[in-house]
Amino acid sequence: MCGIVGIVGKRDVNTQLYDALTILQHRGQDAAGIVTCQGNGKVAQQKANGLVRDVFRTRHMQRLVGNIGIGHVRYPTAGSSGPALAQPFYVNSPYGIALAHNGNLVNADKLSEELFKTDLRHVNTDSDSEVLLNVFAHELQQQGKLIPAEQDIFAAVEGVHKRVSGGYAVVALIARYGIVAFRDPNGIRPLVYGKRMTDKGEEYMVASESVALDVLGFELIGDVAPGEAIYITFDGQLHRKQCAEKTALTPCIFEHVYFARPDSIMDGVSVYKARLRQGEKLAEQILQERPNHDIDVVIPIPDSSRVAGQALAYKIGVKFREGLIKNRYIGRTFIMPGQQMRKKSVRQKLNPIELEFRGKNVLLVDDSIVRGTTCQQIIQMAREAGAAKVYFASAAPAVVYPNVYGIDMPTTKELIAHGRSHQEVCEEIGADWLIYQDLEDLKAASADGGSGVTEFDCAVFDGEYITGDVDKDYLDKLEASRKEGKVKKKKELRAKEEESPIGLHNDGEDLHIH
Ligand SMILES: O=P(O)(O)OC[C@H]1O[C@H](OP(=O)(O)OP(=O)(O)O)[C@H](O)[C@@H]1O
Ligand SMILES: NC(=O)CC[C@H](N)C(=O)O
Ligand SMILES: [Mg+2]
Repeated sequence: MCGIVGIVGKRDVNTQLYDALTILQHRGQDAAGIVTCQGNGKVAQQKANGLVRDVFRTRHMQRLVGNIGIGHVRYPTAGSSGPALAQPFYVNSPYGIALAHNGNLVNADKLSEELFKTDLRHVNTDSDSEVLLNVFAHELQQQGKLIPAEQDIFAAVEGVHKRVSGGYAVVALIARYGIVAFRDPNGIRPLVYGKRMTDKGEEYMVASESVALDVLGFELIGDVAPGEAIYITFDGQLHRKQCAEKTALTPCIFEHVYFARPDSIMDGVSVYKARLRQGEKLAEQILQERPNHDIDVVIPIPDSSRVAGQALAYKIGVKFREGLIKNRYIGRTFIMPGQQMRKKSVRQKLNPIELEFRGKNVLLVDDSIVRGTTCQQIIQMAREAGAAKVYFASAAPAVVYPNVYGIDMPTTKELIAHGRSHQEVCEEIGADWLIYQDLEDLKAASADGGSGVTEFDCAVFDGEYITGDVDKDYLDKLEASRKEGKVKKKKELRAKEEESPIGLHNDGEDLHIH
């Protein structure tokens, strides 16, 4: 779940893109990139590993000129996390296209082979996003137009939907012509768009989350529908078309649990309200399981569980205390690459206020338990701070299946709840009592707000993969390739720095790529 953004403006869009990426930073901390384009077709790019504030210097911003542009913050789900895989990716034919992608493709290997053998295209990295870019470029090339019209762009997106399977929200810049954005036919990954009136005319923006539009003063028009594409020309004409034959709206429910900011609205669902309802439903379950519970205090694990924790505490009539204080300079742990870094960060990030724990029966609330990295350490901290009993509630059900649509959970082995009973997980994390949200309750928490969304991608909880092409065989292969990847990574780390892959269009200083 990376963050993507695209703006078609009436003046330089570089600082707007930068601001939008800082707002979407919670969706990816590994790399960031911006590509802009001027009316004469000149494209400029800056991308590198790091947070937005570290990747773009004044000297870069000054040279990222142009009225249209796209940006990306990356959380790796495919390929390595090196600088060559930072996005947007660029291909020079046809027209010059840069593309940024949130999601993960299920059939990237097959497509990669097809691109090489049939489409005669070279993909230089193991990024599925580079594959996606080349499929789109090929489909657009097939239209054979010197100046592409909206129907050519839409025909290319139709071609993409026919060939590609997985979760994908995409924004692409076509040099000289405009920006196209599209979403997979199941609407797994989020994408919204909006407009803003300026003294020079109307400007458009597409982004992963509505909060980016809010902060930049754009008015939300709505979500890009599953399978739909929108094309905004350089001079600001907006065109929309449904480009998939069969569509369904099944957004990833984990966005509501963890990924999205609570102040975002996705497919009409307020993430904040969904989290409040998650807390209330969890509270009902607690009251049902233990009507005479002895919880003295509810303490959330910051940041993502705060909203659910507060609603839960209110409903069970127990005080809510911020007993764990977060270091605001440490990022999100779950989306960091590598278990060692994740483990170390939990302690750096969170510190208990002893007074809130000493002698009390504490209910810790988190939005989810995935690898168990966070809860194991926090429960230990709570005990060291003198808690009498440590109970643990998760606002999501047990995560037991891998994710293949844009969350980096490719193997079951790393999931603490996989192959363990409820009681075994409780013992493994060291809690005195463990409560998981019921899946139907979680779905209801997202559906109850009246948005009309009733189906969700819940594969990590129920193992049902919406694209229909993910079976045991596929998951076994994925798991095996991940193991190979790890071995390769270790070897790579040992290798000299100059041997690690570098990007084709990324020399860092010369921003113009043609
Ligand atoms: O079981 P785990 O593998 O530890 O994963 C789950 C934890 O990771 C996330 O927190 P994170 O620190 O990433 O972000 P947050 O500050 O938004 O809560 C999530 O909110 C849980 O706390
Ligand atoms: N989290 C994402 O959306 C990742 C996008 C893409 N699969 C990558 O690894 O770069
Ligand atoms: Mg957390």
